[in-house]
Amino acid sequence: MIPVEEALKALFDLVAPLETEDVPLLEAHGRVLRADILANRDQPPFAASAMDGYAVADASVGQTLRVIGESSAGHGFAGTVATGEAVRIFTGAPMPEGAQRVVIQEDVTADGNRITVGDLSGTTHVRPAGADFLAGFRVAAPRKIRPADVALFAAMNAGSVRVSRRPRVALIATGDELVSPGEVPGRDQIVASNTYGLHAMLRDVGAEPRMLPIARDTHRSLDTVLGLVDDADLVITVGGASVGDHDLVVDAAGARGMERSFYKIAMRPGKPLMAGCLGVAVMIGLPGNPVSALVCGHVFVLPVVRAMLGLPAEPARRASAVLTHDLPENGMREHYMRAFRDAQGITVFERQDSALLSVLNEADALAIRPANDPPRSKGESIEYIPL
Ligand SMILES: Nc1nc2c(c(=O)[nH]1)N[C@H]1C(S)=C(S)[C@@H](COP(=O)(O)OP(=O)(O)OC[C@H]3O[C@@H](n4cnc5c(N)ncnc54)[C@H](O)[C@@H]3O)O[C@H]1N2
Ligand code: MOO
Repeated sequence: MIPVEEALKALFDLVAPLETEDVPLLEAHGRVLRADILANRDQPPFAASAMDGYAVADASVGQTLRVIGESSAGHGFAGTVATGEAVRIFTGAPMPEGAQRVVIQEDVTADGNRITVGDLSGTTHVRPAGADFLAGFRVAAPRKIRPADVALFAAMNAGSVRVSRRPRVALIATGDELVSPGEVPGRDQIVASNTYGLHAMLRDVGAEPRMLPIARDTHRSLDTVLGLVDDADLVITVGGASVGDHDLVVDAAGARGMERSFYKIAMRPGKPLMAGCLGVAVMIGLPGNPVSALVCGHVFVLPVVRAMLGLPAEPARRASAVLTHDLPENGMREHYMRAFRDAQGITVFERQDSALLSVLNEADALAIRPANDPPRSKGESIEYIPL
């Protein structure tokens, strides 16, 4: 059994960032940016009014000014404003030549083409040219593209962006006991859940998961399904990884030429994790227990997919919170415990059997106990992975 950290490092050693492709900006959300975006113009490209009102050169309270024209968004005023004059102006419109500030319309009394200034306190209500960004401003890759990025890239006038190709992931559930959701299970059967949860996780992180047929617990069936992985970048099997007579995945993958990197890790849940290379694909054999598979999804699969997408090869993000109760000492495996957070801190669920998906469903965090961690008291801070 190797430590979790070592296992993750061994997995990262198998991964290289995938090729890139150009996508239209409207397809960019959720993808990983792989080429820097560079602004070729200032934003705003001209000094602009931040409010609706009157652009003036200078003015004093009580002064009456003559309105000589209008500047609206998209239609600037061609002339120059001089002392004693004003230009009607609207939010986003270019400041006319000669104008120093905007008097908002609430602060003037208008009478035909004359205005009298009532108040001049507060700011000038002018957005200088380039206040948001200047030509040459750069957004550096790699970066997971969020809605705010899409808006910024649009403002920078990027019609398309270079992103990572989506990693193709083949998902294989294994076991005679499994049927697909919606089917009628036989007397000794259950419904496959793990690959469905993993499918959703993979979609979320920006991969392209593909569900292969359920492999039965025979060499032949496993071999047939492993033969369907096609051009996958990542092959994930679930179950059949442990020591039972029907746990055949390690052998079946070995017979297909899998070069093993490691098998079995000091982690709870997740002990029988296996990893290696199957042709050009990375292969991860996840344990069958539903919570083990999904916890390993967070701790190993997602970081691996992020590295394939060109993001930094690093473990799942951690935070820390204060325990709301005591915890006994931990054993020799690093323990990822389902927990929830509230204003009081973090509370670890009583029931941690790795078959209990309903408890995972209630959890919003995986509290982490290092191997051989001593007892912890209420009020102590511990690390967790947010779910
Ligand atoms: N004698 C030992 N027995 C076990 C050990 C051990 O060290 N010595 N390890 C235990 C641990 S820890 C785990 S984790 C499990 C993992 O076993 P497998 O990876 O071989 O998984 P299976 O035996 O195939 O299944 C375990 C459990 O999960 C259910 N399962 C499997 N696939 C799915 C799926 N896609 N969706 C929902 N449920 C699934 C399966 O029906 C079993 O109930 O081994 C322990 N045993
Ligand atoms: O490691 Mo198993 O994954 O404890 O349930």
